[in-house]
This record gives sequence, C-alpha cells and structure tokens, in this order.
Amino acid sequence: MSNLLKRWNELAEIKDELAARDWFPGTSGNLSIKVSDSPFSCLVTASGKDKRKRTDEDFLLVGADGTPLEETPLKPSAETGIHLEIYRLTDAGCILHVHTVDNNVISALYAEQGEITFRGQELIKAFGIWEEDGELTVPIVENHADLKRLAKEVGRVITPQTKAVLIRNHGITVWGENGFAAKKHLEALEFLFSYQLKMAILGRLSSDPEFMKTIHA
Ligand SMILES: CSC[C@@H](O)[C@@H](O)C(=O)COP(=O)(O)O
Ligand SMILES: [Zn+2]
Repeated sequence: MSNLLKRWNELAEIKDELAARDWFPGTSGNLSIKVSDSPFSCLVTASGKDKRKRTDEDFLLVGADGTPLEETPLKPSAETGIHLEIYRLTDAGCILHVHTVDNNVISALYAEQGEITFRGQELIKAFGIWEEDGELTVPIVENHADLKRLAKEVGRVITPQTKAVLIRNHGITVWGENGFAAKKHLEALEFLFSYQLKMAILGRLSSDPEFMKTIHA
C-alpha cells in the first residue's frame, strides 16, 4: 500500500471516530495528516463538507503553500493556512480541529487570561507530562475573521511545549507527531474541559469560596 493511501486511511479512521463523538456539528471541523516532508505535502479535508460522511472526496493533497497538488474540483479547508503554519513550526504529523460546546465555553471563560492551565490531573500524562507538579497550558487566541491573520496568531502563541490552541468561541486545533498522538491529545483535552466546566458549575452552585479555590486552573 502506498504511503499516500496509508495516510488517507489513517485520517479517514480518525475522522470516523471523531464523527462518532459528534464533534463535527454543522460541517465544522477540519483534519490533516502529513504525507511527506520534502517536498512537504499533506492530506487535508475538503472545505464545507459534512465530515460525518465517508466519501472518496473527503481529502485532497496540498503542498506547502496550500495549493492542491492534483487537478481537483475540491477546495481545501478554509483553515488550511492554520494547519500549514503548525506543520512549519512544530513536529506535527497530524492536526485535528473540532468545535465542541465544551471547548467553546472554556475558550470564552478563559479568554481574558489568554490561556488555560491544568495541573494535578492524571490525564495531562497523555501529553507526556509525568511530574507531580507538571502542568499543561493551552493558549487562547481571538477568532479573527481574516484567516491569514488567525494562522499568524496561532503561530505566535506556539512554544515547544504547545500541542493545542483554543480559538475563542470557535474551537480547538490540536496536533501530535502522528494520528494516534493527535487524537489522544484531543480526547484528553476535551475530558479536561468537561471536568473543568462541571467543577466550575458545582463551585458556582455551592457559592463556597474555599471550594472554588480547589478548582482554580
Ligand atoms: C461551518 S462553521 C465552521 C467553519 O467556519 C470552519 O471554522 C470550520 O471548522 C470548517 O471549515 P472547512 O472549510 O470546512 O474546513
Ligand atoms: Zn473551525
């Protein structure tokens, strides 16, 4: 099987799994996987499609400037520029972008801080953080309508530790060295977001300042 076909199947399986979690509402979301390093190429989802459906036109191959490398009527994802910026700056082999209610609410709640940090949580081990006092920070950027500006802004907040960026009231873009790692990171973060929101709601309900201290990220 060619490398291209292997990568296509890998991304198609991840897309199916994220679809089963209902993480592609209203045609939102986009995914990509690197096919080659030099010259650079990646498969990226076609724009505007219902990502829950599996078709032969789900992905197209693009080069470093986002131009399709083969004759196709398909358009690459509108957010291809964000993926390309992440591939340029990191060792990512696969990038996943989803809109969920939890990641949107977290992005709104923590937008003023510009980031959310998790500590004392078992699941940060999914990011290779094993120290007892280790912490995981996810930066939050504004949702610029100008997608070139948005891609630059995402690039600006990436550090060597960054594996995900939240876009305010939009969604999250997560990556890993391959499809397995990218999906692991995304699932772990959505777990942490869900936990954080439930604790925040309980804290508000109990109106107990001591309780609130224990959940502060
Ligand atoms: C339909 S709302 C979502 C889009 O605006 C965009 O943010 C998105 O995630 C999907 O865009 P796409 O061009 O299909 O990759
Ligand atoms: Zn989006």
